Amino acid sequence: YEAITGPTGVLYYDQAKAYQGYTLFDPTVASKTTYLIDMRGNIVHTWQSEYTAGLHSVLLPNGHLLRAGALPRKTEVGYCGIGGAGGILEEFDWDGKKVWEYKMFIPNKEIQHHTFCRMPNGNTMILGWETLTNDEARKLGRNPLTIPTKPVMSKGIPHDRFWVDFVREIDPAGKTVWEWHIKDHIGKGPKKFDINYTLPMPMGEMYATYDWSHFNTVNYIPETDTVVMNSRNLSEFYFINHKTGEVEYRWGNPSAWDPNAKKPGYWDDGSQKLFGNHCATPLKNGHVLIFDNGSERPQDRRSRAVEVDPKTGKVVWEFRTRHTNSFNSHRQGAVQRLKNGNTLITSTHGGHIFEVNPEGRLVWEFVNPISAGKAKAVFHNIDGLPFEAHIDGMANMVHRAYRYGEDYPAFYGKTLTPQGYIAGDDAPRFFRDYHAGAGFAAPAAAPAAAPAAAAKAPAKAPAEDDGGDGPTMNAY
Ligand SMILES: O=[N+]([O-])c1ccc(OS(=O)(=O)O)cc1
Repeated sequence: YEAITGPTGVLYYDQAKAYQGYTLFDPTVASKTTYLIDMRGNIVHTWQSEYTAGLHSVLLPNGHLLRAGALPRKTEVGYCGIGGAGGILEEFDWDGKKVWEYKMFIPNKEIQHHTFCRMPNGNTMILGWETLTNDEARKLGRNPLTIPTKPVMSKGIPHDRFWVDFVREIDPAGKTVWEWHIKDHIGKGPKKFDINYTLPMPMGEMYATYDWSHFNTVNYIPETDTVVMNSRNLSEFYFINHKTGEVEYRWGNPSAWDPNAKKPGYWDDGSQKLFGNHCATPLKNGHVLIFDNGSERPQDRRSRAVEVDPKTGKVVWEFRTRHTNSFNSHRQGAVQRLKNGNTLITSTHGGHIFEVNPEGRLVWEFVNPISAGKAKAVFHNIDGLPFEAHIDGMANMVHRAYRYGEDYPAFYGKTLTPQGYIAGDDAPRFFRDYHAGAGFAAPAAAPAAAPAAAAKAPAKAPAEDDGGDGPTMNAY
């Protein structure tokens, strides 16, 4: 369900099959609030930052929120207008007090973007872009004919140099303990990155300018001391040896590095498997789960979640919808494997977060009601972003959502009281009214009018008639 217009909130909930817990998400556009909601879409907790999302949050086992924020930008050279630029990590305790922060932004030099990961030893890996001047790029082998001669505008900011990826690991005191830079790994062959790679001409030579590599994920596998990275523009994910920095494995697009691999053409994917992918996530079974956007894919312009076994290079599971307009996020997007084997998918452009079981059946579905900072019970086509702002993007975009099970340690000792619907308690409860047969009683009379801004309403238990796990859950 990714209609331009329609209801928001929880649209479907199969209580018997969904993975019970709480869903954390940051509306991407013009919102400084992080939401934790229950399975029915009630707010159970929020955090406030002074920054909009840069681009997502995680809930740590101790109940703290670790969130990337977007620092204010100026429209001058030195700032970074590439989609995903953030600049600051903030850690808040459960009560919203800031307990830690790390800024990564120096104009003309470096900026945090997209994501980060907290490691088991308490260190934090942060994805960054650093600048590479035209001269430096030329020395590294970039074809001078593909270096812009005039500043390139992005989000109103002129860019006169490349922003290329790096990862920094910091300790809790903010000291750098490890770095990896793509500019140190440029060259030919399976262990290097081709600084002249772009999608070939049939796809319009996408990504030819200053945003060359465009990574969007960093994850860490402690068992093997491996860093997992994901490049949207090269359409691959990587295993990087944490000790040596070497590329140990890559999957998704052989034509990005192998001269003998078949390039995609007008109607043919060639040897390329992923197109514009995000969120490569290592699983406990050794596989990797990826959000394959399908952007620029010649054969089939649609998104899918795909699980790959790196040992064989084979796709062992995937989810796609029958109709492309039910699930298609041109950019961004996320996947999470849940403990019961289900998969939570964030299809960014529709603000669409949904859970499917291993058979590909929908068990929970939610559309973010926050559109450009305002809560809406129903989304109208005028609520979309203007076309130039972001291809296909809607103003209720969510970059990445996470579900945390009821037994997640962050909830120990917390009282998670439903505080009403994001769009107000007078908003229709679609999941109950439309699916009365799926374990829910028949719709009750319309609930009494509630304050418009439910998020600010005093904690109260909205009327529920579904005989579920009760309006208030006291975690242990
Ligand atoms: O416009 N944005 O918000 C945006 C665009 C692209 C983007 O990069 S991507 O890798 O997530 O597609 C992130 C954010």
